[in-house]
Amino acid sequence: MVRRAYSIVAYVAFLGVFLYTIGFLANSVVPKGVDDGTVLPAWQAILIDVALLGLFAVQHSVMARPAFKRWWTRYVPASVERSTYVLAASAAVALLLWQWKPLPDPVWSVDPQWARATLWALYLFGWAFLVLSTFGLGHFDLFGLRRGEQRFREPVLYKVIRHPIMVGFLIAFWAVPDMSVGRLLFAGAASAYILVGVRLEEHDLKRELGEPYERYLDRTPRFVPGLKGKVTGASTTARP
Ligand SMILES: C[S@@+](CC[C@H](N)C(=O)[O-])C[C@H]1O[C@@H](n2cnc3c(N)ncnc32)[C@H](O)[C@@H]1O
Repeated sequence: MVRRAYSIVAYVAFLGVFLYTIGFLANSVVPKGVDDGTVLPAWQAILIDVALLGLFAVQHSVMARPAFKRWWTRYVPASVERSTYVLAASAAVALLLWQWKPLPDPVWSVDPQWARATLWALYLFGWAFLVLSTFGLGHFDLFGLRRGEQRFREPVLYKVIRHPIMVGFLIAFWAVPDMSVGRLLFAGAASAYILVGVRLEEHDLKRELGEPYERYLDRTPRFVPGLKGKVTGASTTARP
C-alpha cells in the first residue's frame, strides 16, 4: 500500500515537472520560462546553467547503470527502485527549472506567421510523439507504476527507429521560432547528452537483452528512418 502510494507520488511529480517543462521551453503558460528571471553576467549564468544540466545528466545516467542499480537495491527495495529513479530525475529537472538563469539575447527569430505556426506545431508534435512512444515501451513500467520484466520490445515506432522518445525531445528542443542564447545552451547541451545517453543505453541493453537486441541494432537506425538498410541474414550473422 505504502509502495503503491510512493509510486503514485513519484509519477505525479514527474507529470508536473514534465508539463511545466513544455511551458518553460515555450516561454508561455508557466510563470517562469527559459528566458525569464534575473539576468546575471553571462559567464555566471552559463556556469550555473551548465551545472544544472550536468547534475541532471549525472543523476540520469549514473542511476540507470546496472552496476549502480545492483548496489543501491541493497538499500532500496527493488519494488520501488524505478519510482525512486523517477523521483530523483523529477527533482533534478525541478531544480533546473527553478534555478535556471536566463541568457535572453536572441539568436534567431522567425518572422512569417506561417513559419512560426509551423514551428509551434512541430514543437507540440515532438512532445506528443515522445509521450506516444513511451506507451510502446510500457508507459507504466517506465515510470515505476508497474513492475514489468525487462524484455526486448519492438512496438511500431521502434520498428522504424531505436530511440523515438529521444527524437521527440530533439524535435521539441530545436523546433522553436524564437531562439535565445539560453535556450540554445539548453538545446545544445541536452542534445549532446542524448547522443551520449543513447550509446550508454544501447551498451547496457546489449548485455541485458542479448541477441535479439544485437540483431535489432543491426537492422534499425538510431534516429533517422531509412538511414540504415533493412536487416539481411548476412549482416546479422557476420557480427562476431
Ligand atoms: C526513457 S526510455 C528511452 C528509450 C529509447 N532510448 C527511446 O528514445 O525511445 C529508457 C528505457 O527504455 C528501455 N528500452 C529502450 N529500448 C528498448 C527496447 N527496444 N526494448 C525494451 N526496453 C527498451 C531501456 O532499458 C530504458 O530502461
